[in-house]
Amino acid sequence: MVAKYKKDGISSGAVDCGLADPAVSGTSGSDGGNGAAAPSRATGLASSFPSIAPGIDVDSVSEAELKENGFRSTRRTKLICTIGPASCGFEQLEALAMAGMNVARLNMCHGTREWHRGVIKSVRQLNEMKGYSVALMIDTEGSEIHMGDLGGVTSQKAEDGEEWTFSVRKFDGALPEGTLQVNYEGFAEDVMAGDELVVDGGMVRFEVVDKIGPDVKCRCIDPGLLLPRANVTFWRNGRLVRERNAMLPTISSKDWLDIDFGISEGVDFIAISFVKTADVIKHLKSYIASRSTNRQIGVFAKIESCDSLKNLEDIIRVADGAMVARGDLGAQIPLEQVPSVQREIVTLCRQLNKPVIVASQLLESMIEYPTPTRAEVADVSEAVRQRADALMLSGESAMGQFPLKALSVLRTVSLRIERWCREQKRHEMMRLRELSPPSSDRQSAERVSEQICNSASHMANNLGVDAIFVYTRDGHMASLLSRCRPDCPIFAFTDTTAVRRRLNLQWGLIPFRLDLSTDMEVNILRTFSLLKARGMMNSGDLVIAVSDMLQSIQIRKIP
Ligand SMILES: Nc1ncnc2c1ncn2[C@@H]1O[C@H](COP(=O)(O)OP(=O)(O)O)[C@@H](O)[C@H]1O
Ligand SMILES: C=C(OP(=O)(O)O)C(=O)O
Ligand SMILES: [K+]
Ligand SMILES: [Mg+2]
Repeated sequence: MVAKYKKDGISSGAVDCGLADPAVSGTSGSDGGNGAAAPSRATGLASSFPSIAPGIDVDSVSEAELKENGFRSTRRTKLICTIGPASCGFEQLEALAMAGMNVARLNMCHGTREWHRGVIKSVRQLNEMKGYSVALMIDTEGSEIHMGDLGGVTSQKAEDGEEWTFSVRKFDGALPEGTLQVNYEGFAEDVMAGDELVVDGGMVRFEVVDKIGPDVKCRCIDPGLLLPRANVTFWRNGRLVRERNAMLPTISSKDWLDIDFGISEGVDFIAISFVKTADVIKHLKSYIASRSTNRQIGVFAKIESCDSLKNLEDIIRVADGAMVARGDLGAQIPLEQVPSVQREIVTLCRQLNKPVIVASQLLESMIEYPTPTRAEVADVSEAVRQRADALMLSGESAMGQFPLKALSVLRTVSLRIERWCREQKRHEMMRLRELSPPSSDRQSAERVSEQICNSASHMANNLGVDAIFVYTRDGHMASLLSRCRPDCPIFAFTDTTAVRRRLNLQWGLIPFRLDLSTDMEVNILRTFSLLKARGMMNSGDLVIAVSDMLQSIQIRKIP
């Protein structure tokens, strides 16, 4: 395994924390059962995962982290990797899971459904065999304007002053020299000479010189790398032109087919591109509910357009989470506004108790280079300091040269900044508004749970306890605790693997699957003895335990 990290340019010494030798860790393996099955070793994977005491499902990475470094060392910020040609092999996925990937994202803009199905199968297999709970997210294409496939090449350079043709014509095979395809039929009608075309949020810029039938002649005014299916916006007199765009549906017919695919494949999250209003999220949620009765799929609203900013609070209230999709967002609002908008979205999501992902260009230079820029590290640090739930890699892990190394940078920077914030008490103390409406019944389970979690977190910080344990069937109580961002990690015990995977995207939660008893005392004693037996906690550790089955707060010392 170490050799694998070396291949990607990471010596094991560079990992300051948490990545232990898998040979010392175990897993109970079974995904969905009661954890009694031994992991299968039928494939050609590292044969280094002995089955330890059954009864509890935990992944080998969390287990190793806890064994080596104790509670304080666990990473609170979750990490998402977009999977693409650079990361879709089984061994590559395994290495990413080992290196801390919490969620695998599939961007439906790219690749065939067959390809996506293969990745989903591999991630499932890894979870089953190794006890991971890597969640799966699909991300819709959306119907904004984008370029075509570049006729099979992976990228093309546009140089300053070069002439390029944007065409809505369909070409079979290779494109004529200097030609780019656009997916939007009305493109040539809509643009005007003098307009500015912004590719991929500013990676490359062109000026429209002339229109000849379906072809739009442009001159490159800001050189850069063109990638397949890159997003295109056009600007006139310094303003985004979006009259036609605004008429396009948020969820296109292709998106609906992709959503059906996601539902039938049983993915955990669906992220919707270019959300404009809350209605589209409501509609999708009821569609999902009618199609998949036995399981929940979290719907994430991608905030990446002017419209989504106008309706931000309404959208976030109805969604299950949000993504600050800075790539397209930065193409729709002035770049200098992106940092403050990011912060506002992160804060709002926390207030409304919705997980939030910060995405795009976090480590963009690592697509090509093995080390990040200092500015990128500062950007990652800021997102961690804002205490976003998750950070996402896009091209870095999908098609870059150093997917594993990029993930390792996210991990080490997160760990370091989290520790620094705790030591220096540098985190923002946010006054959390009450989630339940003031009119609601004082004794409603909702309100009581919220108060229990607020108080438990407060106590945990004041007493300096080692961990909070939460026993939760649907995961809600765990997310209420996560919302408080306590200093110690939160161990979330739930009885279904699907809930466990879903919780894996939320800040500070270490999700376990365990058969829950209705008797809280039985659960507590069982988890204490199982975790102690596996060396994940020690006698004398101080824990606060809460549950949504019995509304109480207990302070317990591990016997
Ligand atoms: N499934 C895939 N197949 C091929 N290439 C992919 C895939 N997913 C992502 N990529 C590549 O990674 C790049 C970055 O991914 P992402 O940010 O998700 O997409 P986009 O750039 O289209 O917004 C893409 O432009 C594409 O080149
Ligand atoms: C994450 C984003 O969306 P996509 O990669 O699908 O364009 C973004 O625009 O930042
Ligand atoms: K997308
Ligand atoms: Mg986008």
